[in-house]
Amino acid sequence: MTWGELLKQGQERLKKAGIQEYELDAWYLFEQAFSMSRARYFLDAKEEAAPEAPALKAYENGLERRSGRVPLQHILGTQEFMGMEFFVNAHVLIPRQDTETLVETVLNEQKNRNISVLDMCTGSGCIAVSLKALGGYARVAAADISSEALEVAEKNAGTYPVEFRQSDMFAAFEPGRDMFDVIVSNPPYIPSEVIRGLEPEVRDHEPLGALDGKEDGLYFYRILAEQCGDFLNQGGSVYFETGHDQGAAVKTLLESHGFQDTKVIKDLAGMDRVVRGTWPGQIRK
Ligand SMILES: C[S@@+](CC[C@H](N)C(=O)[O-])C[C@H]1O[C@@H](n2cnc3c(N)ncnc32)[C@H](O)[C@@H]1O
Repeated sequence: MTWGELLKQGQERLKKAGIQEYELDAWYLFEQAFSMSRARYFLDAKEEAAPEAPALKAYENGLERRSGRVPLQHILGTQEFMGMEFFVNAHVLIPRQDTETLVETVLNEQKNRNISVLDMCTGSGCIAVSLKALGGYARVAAADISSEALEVAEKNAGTYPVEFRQSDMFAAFEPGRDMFDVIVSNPPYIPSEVIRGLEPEVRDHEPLGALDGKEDGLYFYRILAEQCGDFLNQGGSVYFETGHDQGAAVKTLLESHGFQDTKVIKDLAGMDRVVRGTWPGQIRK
């Protein structure tokens, strides 16, 4: 069998299992198992394949798991986000391209590097680490309720100095002592009812605690809108990722808690994706 046939065989197997992106997914498994660059593949596709036994086993294992709807990223162990590679496992949400809109919005609006930023609900740390790496902000902190997620986030931070803290929302933060110029968050926002209808890769393999926004999906935005003001310096800003139809509701929530300059920002597909607001520092409602 040639290298080309070996790849094709994997693609056919994933196609049969109903994997939509079967060609690409099989390629990534093939590339990782055989350490095969695209350039080498194009040269060697018609050559007789002579894989090492462990590499062949890894390829077959990967195909087996992907056929069982294990997310590709859990098999490969990584996901690219903002041009960087992030470790992922079953304890963290796989970073989504949608979330790049949140990071890009903060980078575009917050040009002063001398600020402090908190990423609440950090998961893999993808938002906090990319803001530190690309924004160069003086202080970046990040919190999550899950100690397993924080382990992944710390690994992802590598040598970037991000302060991680385990906290149920702001429970481990003290108003007046833990103050920030910017608070960002991509909280769980899927209404509980909707979760059971999601693709098996998400429903069965991503952490429920990273998805479940309770009854109407807005549970965590209510906490954020109510409490962020206690941890923001005067004139500070919040940036939240939202579901595609939650922009107006989250904007209203922020306004009802005294935030100003609120705005819904759409993603490249024209969907609600980010809501921003500014904390005036006035007396809380
Ligand atoms: C939608 S994921 C976002 C992960 C990451 N920030 C991203 O954008 O890919 C939400 C995260 O919120 C965390 N979380 C859930 N409930 C929480 C709570 N009560 N306090 C803090 N973090 C919480 C989950 O553990 C999960 O990591």
